[in-house]
Amino acid sequence: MKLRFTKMQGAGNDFVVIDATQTPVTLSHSQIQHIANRYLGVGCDQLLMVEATDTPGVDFRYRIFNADGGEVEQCGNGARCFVRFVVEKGLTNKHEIRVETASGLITLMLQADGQVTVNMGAPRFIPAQIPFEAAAQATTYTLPLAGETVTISAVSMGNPHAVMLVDNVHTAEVATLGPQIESHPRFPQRVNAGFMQVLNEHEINLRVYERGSGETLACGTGACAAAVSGIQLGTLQSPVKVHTRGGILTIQWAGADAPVMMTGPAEIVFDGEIDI
Ligand SMILES: N[C@H](CCC[C@H](N)C(=O)O)C(=O)O
Repeated sequence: MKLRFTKMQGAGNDFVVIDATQTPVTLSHSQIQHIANRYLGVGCDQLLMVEATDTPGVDFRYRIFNADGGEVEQCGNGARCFVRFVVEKGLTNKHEIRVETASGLITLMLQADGQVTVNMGAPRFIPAQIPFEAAAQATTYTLPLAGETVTISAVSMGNPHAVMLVDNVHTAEVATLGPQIESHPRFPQRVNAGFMQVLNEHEINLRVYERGSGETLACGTGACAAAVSGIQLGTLQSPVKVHTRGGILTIQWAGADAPVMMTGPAEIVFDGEIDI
């Protein structure tokens, strides 16, 4: 079957976007893995499926699949690319869009300067809502790994995140600790592992070993998770500028049940077609 797609990236987190608004598209785990494969397929961190919806007041539905083929609840950089996609492809003339995701409704706004702001909803810290197995809710938890015990914060942005403070992201053991945290048994649905270096109360460096995709150049929900964790710990204040390997994201959060607002870039790279 020939599948048309649009390759996109947001702060270096890259996506294959499928327009399934006219005709539903169903892809198997292995088909998604093939498309995401950087040697045998197109190559991407996640595949985004854009679908129509008849939910009143909602413009689209958008589904997210990691490179390992698993469907997940939320993707921040993907949400920004989704907006750029539906506007550039003429699927809407709105610049403020309501969209259904597996973790609920989010609102996205295409700014005049081309950046996109996403209302990511409120963070969730209750362990059962992450989900994370813990005796009680806390701002930090100790997590025994193979060779050492690390201290993490745990938060959901619709998808699960563990955030660890490091002195220097460039020397952080992302490749060894990332997979151990990702598949730690206390995270029953696995977890995205963030490594955060605080530069000052309004700036961090961040690397994320993503659930189902490995380290990416940027992780939007990871940037939200790191910023809100730092604000909860009292080391950060909103707004937080998040320096990732692929670009800069700005996170705003007023605390408590306030929504997390994320602003950043979203670009179309090329259109293509793949035989799957
Ligand atoms: N790997 C994530 C999904 C993609 C999130 C990331 N690409 C973002 O921009 O938020 C997960 O399994 O929850």
